[in-house]
Amino acid sequence: MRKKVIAGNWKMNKTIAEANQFVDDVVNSIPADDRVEAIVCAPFPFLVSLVEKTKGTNLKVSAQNMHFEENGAFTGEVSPVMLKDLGVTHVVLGHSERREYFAETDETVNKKTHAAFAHGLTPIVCVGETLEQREANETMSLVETQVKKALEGLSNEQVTKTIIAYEPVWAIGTGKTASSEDANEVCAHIRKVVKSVTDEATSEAVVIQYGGSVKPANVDELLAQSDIDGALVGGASLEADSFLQLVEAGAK
Ligand SMILES: O=C(CO)COP(=O)(O)O
Repeated sequence: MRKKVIAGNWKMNKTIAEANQFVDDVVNSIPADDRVEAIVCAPFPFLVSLVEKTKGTNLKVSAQNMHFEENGAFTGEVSPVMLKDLGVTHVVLGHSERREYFAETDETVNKKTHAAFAHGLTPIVCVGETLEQREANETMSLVETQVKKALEGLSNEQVTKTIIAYEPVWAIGTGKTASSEDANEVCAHIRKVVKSVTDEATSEAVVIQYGGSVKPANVDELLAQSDIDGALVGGASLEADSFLQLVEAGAK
């Protein structure tokens, strides 16, 4: 059985006081349970504080992006060395918002994925189609390209540790969720793509999340699907109660 990974992607939200309060509210309620892993993906300025607050607990802390270089003249960027040094465990890479607004490409996602492993960070690699691409029947070929490029050059062991998040762009922040069957179909396809570039054992082990308007009301149905191993959640991860309900759903 693959574990379920519930990651709350706060995006560009909260103040430090609100971020700290959120962690205080949830941290003692995250179960020590092999079936579920809980992560908050927080803005850079909160990471130091959240890592400190979550030490010795079951809540992990992720960044939402990073540069692929270790250091250098990249004004405004944050490196994998800095994240690792802070005690951050995960990093979201290739989120559709970064692809759309910040010129993230499959090539930079691949470089960042390698950089994450080089520095002991677990990448959460996001893939997914736009509405136009879905309507043009390009979903499967698009996610196939995104997954293959993101994983290019990784060892099977590294691929096993990678978390892949399938997030259809049209379902993000819109209240529209892919039906659980449609989401599962794409996640199953992603698993086949992983198998085609690695082997059966690797593809069976890799965690594939769904993201896009996941909330307590629809999470059970999504997580009941054969190939959906968790959720990357935006809006519904901002409130402590709702985040805890999602984590509890992962431990069912
Ligand atoms: O982009 C997402 C998570 O990374 C999904 O956001 P919403 O859950 O707000 O739709």
